[in-house]
Amino acid sequence: MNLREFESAARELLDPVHYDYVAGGADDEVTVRANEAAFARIALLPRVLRGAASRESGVTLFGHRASLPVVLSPTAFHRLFHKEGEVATARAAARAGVVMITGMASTVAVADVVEAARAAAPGRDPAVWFQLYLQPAPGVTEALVRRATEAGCAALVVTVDSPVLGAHTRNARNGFHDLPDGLACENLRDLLDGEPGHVRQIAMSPTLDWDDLDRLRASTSLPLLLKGVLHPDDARIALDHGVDGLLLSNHGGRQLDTVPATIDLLPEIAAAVAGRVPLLLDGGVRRGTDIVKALALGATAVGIGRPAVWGLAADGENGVTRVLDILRRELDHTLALCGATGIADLTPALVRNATASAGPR
Ligand SMILES: Cc1cc2nc3c(=O)[nH]c(=O)nc-3n(C[C@H](O)[C@H](O)[C@H](O)COP(=O)(O)O)c2cc1C
Ligand SMILES: CCCCC(=O)C(=O)O
Repeated sequence: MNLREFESAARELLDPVHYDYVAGGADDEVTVRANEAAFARIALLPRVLRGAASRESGVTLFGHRASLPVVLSPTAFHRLFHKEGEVATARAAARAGVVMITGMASTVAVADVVEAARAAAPGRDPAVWFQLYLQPAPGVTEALVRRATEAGCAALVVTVDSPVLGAHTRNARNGFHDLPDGLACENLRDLLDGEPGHVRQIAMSPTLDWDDLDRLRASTSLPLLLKGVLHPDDARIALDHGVDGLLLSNHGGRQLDTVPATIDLLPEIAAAVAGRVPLLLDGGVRRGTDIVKALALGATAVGIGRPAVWGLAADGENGVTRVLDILRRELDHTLALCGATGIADLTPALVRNATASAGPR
């Protein structure tokens, strides 16, 4: 019936340790809860008698026409949740006409993820973006970017909220630190030097700075998005460094705990971005009403993290498809109830009780 029910379905099927890995977050999980709670606190104020017979919910992202203003945010280790892993997720996203951001920490190599998307939607040119963590050795980042580019990824998403990994209480208690035998981060296999078959560790590094980003910017012509910028000053700095988009994210409450809900930060960030680049948001999006609130407050599109994983765990490709179908139906229904002809009609005038005043769209 709705996205929340997929969590219960997935929980029945998953190893409790893996369920906790997905559901959990950092420290007291204050931000995990805040993301969803903040959406619930924002009210929608609909218009009436607007005569909207059909509603347009497609969005163009870096020249690619997506059928929905929803992307799959990057989540690690899909083969932990379903045997087909990222291949199943990629098929579902491609068939739905939705952008998948595939992770550096995928358990299927990026070339195989893109290939699965293309094979599932022939002639549709599905968009797969590649998420990465800048590596302290520039050569490693370069090699990864080359791999993603050659695979056919259409954009790069650099996650910048992880100078160190967040402290996940549940993982520590459960002793979950490594992938089980047989699963690995395939994008890191045979990358640069080392024994054949060697899988390099993903490094989180607190030494990275804007110079590292500049080096990446100069090395690629792919659209570059930053994921995890929370301060409006950093949003402005990011634009000065030539990024092509921002994904406003607190990593689903999995990095620094007690940071604000992303939807509460959106008006300030939208004001800082001032429509110069696409602004995406993730964290706590579970309903069509959440999508409408985010777009009304200045987001170009939203991302979902956990819901796609719950769909994958519940029923593989079909589960992810169902999750996206439900969001599509709920978004259309919400637009109708709001008196909107499409997402272009969504403005701050549609919401009440949002924190700051919204910036221009
Ligand atoms: C199981 C799991 C793994 C994740 N792995 C990554 C990752 O490898 N890289 C990354 O940038 N974000 C990662 N994230 C964060 C998501 O991209 C996204 O920001 C977050 O899940 C959005 O919140 P939501 O789960 O409430 O939709 C992960 C999230 C989860 C739940
Ligand atoms: C190197 C794996 C990172 C996974 C991650 O980002 C998360 O679980 O939130």
